[in-house]
Amino acid sequence: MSKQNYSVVLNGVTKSYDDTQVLKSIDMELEKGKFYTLLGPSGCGKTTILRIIAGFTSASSGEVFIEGKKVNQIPANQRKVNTVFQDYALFPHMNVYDNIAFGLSVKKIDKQTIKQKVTEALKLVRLSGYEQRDISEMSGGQKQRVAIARALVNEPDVLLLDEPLSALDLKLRTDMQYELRELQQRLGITFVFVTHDQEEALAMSDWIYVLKEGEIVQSGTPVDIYDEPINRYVADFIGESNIIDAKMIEDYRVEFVGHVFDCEDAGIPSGEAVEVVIRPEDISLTKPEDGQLQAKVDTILFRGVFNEIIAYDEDNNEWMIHTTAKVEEGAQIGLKFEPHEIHVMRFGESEEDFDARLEQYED
Ligand SMILES: Nc1ncnc2c1ncn2[C@@H]1O[C@H](COP(=O)(O)OP(=O)(O)OP(=O)(O)O)[C@@H](O)[C@H]1O
Repeated sequence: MSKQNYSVVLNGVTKSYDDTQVLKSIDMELEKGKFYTLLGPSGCGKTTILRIIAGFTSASSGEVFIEGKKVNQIPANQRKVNTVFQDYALFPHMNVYDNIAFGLSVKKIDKQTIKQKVTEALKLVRLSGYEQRDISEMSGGQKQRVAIARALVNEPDVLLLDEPLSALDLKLRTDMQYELRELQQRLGITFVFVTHDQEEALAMSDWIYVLKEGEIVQSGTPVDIYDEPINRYVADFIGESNIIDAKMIEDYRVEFVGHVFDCEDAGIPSGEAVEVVIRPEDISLTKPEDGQLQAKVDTILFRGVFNEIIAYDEDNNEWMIHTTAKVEEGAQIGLKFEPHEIHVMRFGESEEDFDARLEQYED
């Protein structure tokens, strides 16, 4: 695809503050109308990437394209990009209408057009009728929606959202996840969403970039990243996992805890030390004698739809298991794994090599 067909392209973008490099050659190609998430722990550079796209700060090197046009030299107010901030950044002394109208009034757009656009934006975020309310009289979720309306009123090509849900309580956050996703699909504009919350990223995104210390570690659909994490960092960050040291025995066979297991074909030579990832929900419990591994239940946590069991195998490895089966603390159990649930990872593999290996494996 040529750059024209992308909403945002970053080409080898770096950023340094004094001697510290906070972004190391970031490449991204964001298609129009999709929901992208930048996911990673605090300080990994997510916000810096948003600020570079918005034009609030410039890249130290590399190119930034928006809607096919190079924008490195274009100021923030001339980019068709708007940002929704974590703290909403609303004007507390203005009512809802004036907050949303502010940007348009500055641009000296006529009052009638402003009214029409504000009305439309309020309708989009389901706040029609709230025009005259003071910001101080709005709840957290409502303020969030005002902030989104204020961004949408400018009809941006790209909406950047910097941890917009983190100030909300859990229930409201889940509701807003649905709302945002639905809004994005209805509007068909490109969303770039920043979060350190992996559940949020999995639930909302078409495509996720996992970042670590200023670099993209892995990118892919939520399912790809959940099912095929490239390394321990991604596996740990996305969902709960059991990660066990292992050794490739031959194609389709891997050894861990002193036993040999059938596994997916990983395209990794025999004898190589690897790690296997097994998700807690992919382990079946059996009687000890029927299991491929034996373990002893240590603790059980009731999690609503399932029980979370922590058990220790014969080598004292800890296993987390999500199950609806009933077991007792202290009980001996068997663990069973389907070959395709045993995901093999190589140490220190680059994303390119990982992709090539998977491609070969999928053929
Ligand atoms: N103006 C600045 N001057 C110096 N260092 C900065 C500046 N802005 C950001 N940094 C540093 O750049 C790194 C990346 O920051 P950034 O805010 O992009 O991370 P983040 O992933 O968004 O984290 P958070 O979720 O905590 O906001 C951090 O180490 C931060 O301290």
